[in-house]
Amino acid sequence: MTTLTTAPMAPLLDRLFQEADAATSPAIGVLTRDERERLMRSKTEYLGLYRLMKDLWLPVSRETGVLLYMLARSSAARNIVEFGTSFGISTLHLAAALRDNGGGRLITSEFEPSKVARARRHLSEGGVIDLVDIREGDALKTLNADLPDAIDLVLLDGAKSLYPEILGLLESRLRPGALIVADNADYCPDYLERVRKPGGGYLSVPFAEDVELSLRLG
Ligand SMILES: C[S@@+](CC[C@H](N)C(=O)[O-])C[C@H]1O[C@@H](n2cnc3c(N)ncnc32)[C@H](O)[C@@H]1O
Repeated sequence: MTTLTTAPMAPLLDRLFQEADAATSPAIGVLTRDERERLMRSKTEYLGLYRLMKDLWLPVSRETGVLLYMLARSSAARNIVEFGTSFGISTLHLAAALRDNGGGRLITSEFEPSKVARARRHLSEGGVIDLVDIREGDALKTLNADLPDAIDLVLLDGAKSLYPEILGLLESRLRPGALIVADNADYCPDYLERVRKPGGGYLSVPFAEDVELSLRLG
């Protein structure tokens, strides 16, 4: 029996993944594919891009969700930081793992107020809101203070171009052996260069289809 695979979490996640699949955003249709690709890589225009996508859920895949739960369980994580909450699908997986690890704290960050409100509702429905600190605002600011002394696991899933900067905010708090999961990191070559650099303090491999999995060395 796990929190992830039993009620209320399991039926809730089924419902939310279905809602995520059905969501549409006419606003994003105004962008050409090339323009969207360019904005995904921009370090300055991410606010406008994500505002256009505010009705899209953009969740991790079901497989990545389960992977997050497994990594958090197997590392006995108690302190987790997430960049990019959206409607809370990845947050629910991570919080379920914290519950099954005996408790802990998940700090997550989202700058779109309507998404924060929905995520809060979903976390309440899943019975894990007590484990989660949702920080509303730009993660460059909200993840710059009041962090745990030793972070066990990080999910990077906000604006891809900011992955190096967000890692920089968290790095001194990563415990040796901490795991960093970066979704769609291919959009950020400088992040991949940093975590893959020999002698750079990480072991890092591309994992599954769209994840870079890195281990903080001691
Ligand atoms: C790919 S979605 C996250 C999906 C979520 N992890 C899940 O699996 O359901 C990225 C989210 O990050 C938010 N975001 C992007 N850049 C951000 C920033 N600098 N600070 C806070 N939130 C940000 C966006 O508004 C968007 O909701």
